[in-house]
Amino acid sequence: MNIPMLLQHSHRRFLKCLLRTPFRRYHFMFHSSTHLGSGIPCARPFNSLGLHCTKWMLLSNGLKRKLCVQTTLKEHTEELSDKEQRFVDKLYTGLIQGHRACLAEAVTLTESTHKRKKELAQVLLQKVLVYHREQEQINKGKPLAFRVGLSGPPGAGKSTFIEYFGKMFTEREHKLSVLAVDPSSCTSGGSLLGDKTQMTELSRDMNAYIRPSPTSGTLGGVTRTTNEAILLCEGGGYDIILIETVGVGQSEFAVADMADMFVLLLPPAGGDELQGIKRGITEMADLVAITKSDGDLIVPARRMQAEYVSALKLLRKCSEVWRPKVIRISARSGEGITEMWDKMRGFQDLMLASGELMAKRQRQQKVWMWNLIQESVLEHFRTHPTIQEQIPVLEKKVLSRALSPGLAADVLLKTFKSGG
Ligand SMILES: Nc1nc2c(ncn2[C@@H]2O[C@H](COP(=O)(O)OP(=O)(O)OP(=O)(O)O)[C@@H](O)[C@H]2O)c(=O)[nH]1
Repeated sequence: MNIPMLLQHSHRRFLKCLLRTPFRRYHFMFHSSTHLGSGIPCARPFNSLGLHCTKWMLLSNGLKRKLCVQTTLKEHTEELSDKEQRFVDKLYTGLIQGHRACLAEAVTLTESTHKRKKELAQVLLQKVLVYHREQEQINKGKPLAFRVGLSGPPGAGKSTFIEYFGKMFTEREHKLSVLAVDPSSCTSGGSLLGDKTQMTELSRDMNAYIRPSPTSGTLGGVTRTTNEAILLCEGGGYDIILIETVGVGQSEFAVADMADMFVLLLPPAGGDELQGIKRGITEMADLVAITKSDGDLIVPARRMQAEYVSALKLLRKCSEVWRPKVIRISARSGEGITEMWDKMRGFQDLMLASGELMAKRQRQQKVWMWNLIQESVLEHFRTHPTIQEQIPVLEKKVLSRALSPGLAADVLLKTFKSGG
């Protein structure tokens, strides 16, 4: 049966027929109404995006959804030119072969604000995602990397700890990646996380990849690129990903949503230094490490450990298999750091065996998608020409109490929905 004839069939019959044909590699493009279940499908040969429908995809129950996902990328991305295809292939091959320069170039591509480059980045990510899935299957479902979120107030000793911890890993033949999410870069263009070049030894280590936060953009934007950088690093064979942030804003919540485990580093001093640490961030911690537990600081570190052990007991249980722990470490003497890693591995094993880790990752994927939608819809709304004109007028009316905020919002949304 040829393709035009197949087009006359309902989706299910169309797909069944297609499976019987020897030519199995098609790219499917549905009219947008197909998403609602009424469109007429048409098929094209496998295209340059490297996306194809395989047999199991066609047979699975989630058939329509999967096809639509493939379709969406196609609909939003023009055919790649030969040059673009070669570029994406080169990055992909270099990346999965573990070349750091290709990884760096790939991460830069995902950070680009250029429309076409953003599309190329999505094509590359899609390829990496397929690779990921295959590798995880080979790995019997075990994730390729352990994602650890790390936060703490400025001066807690994060960089010193990462340098020590990182060296310990690379000496054990692990590949470690450090990604930073700096909330200050989103507002002031400054940096709260300090200069990553202070991790002098680690930044020279060929088995470590350190990526500072992008220097501008919204937190949502930084979150997106960091999530994408995680995927790319994992594709590049990095088996431990540390995602670092400063615990003074919203960024630690964003980081907790990207990580398998969230670790909070606290210096052994209460009062002012910990003012910025919110209760919320402590609640998210799977492990609290009191830093600088050496010399004169051992006593306050012990006191602080006891305080946090009591405090964590009062918090609600987030996992069926893991209770948050409080430990003391010193990146100067090395005390407690191997034990810390043992605890982290213990966490990973328990969470994996119970299925909680994969469930958490699935939830995170969903959160990630919805955050992107939210951000993009809001951006679309704000940049709409009529809305842009109306916003200052309505804001003025709300401020002078001539209009209630609710009514002003309704007016704007109505204008937006009507297309302005
Ligand atoms: N005694 C002692 N001091 C430490 C230890 N770790 C870090 N420090 C000191 O604490 C200070 C802050 O350390 P950093 O590693 O820069 O802290 P940070 O959290 O990365 O700080 P930001 O980059 O500002 O976020 C430095 O003066 C370090 O020398 C430790 O284990 N013991």
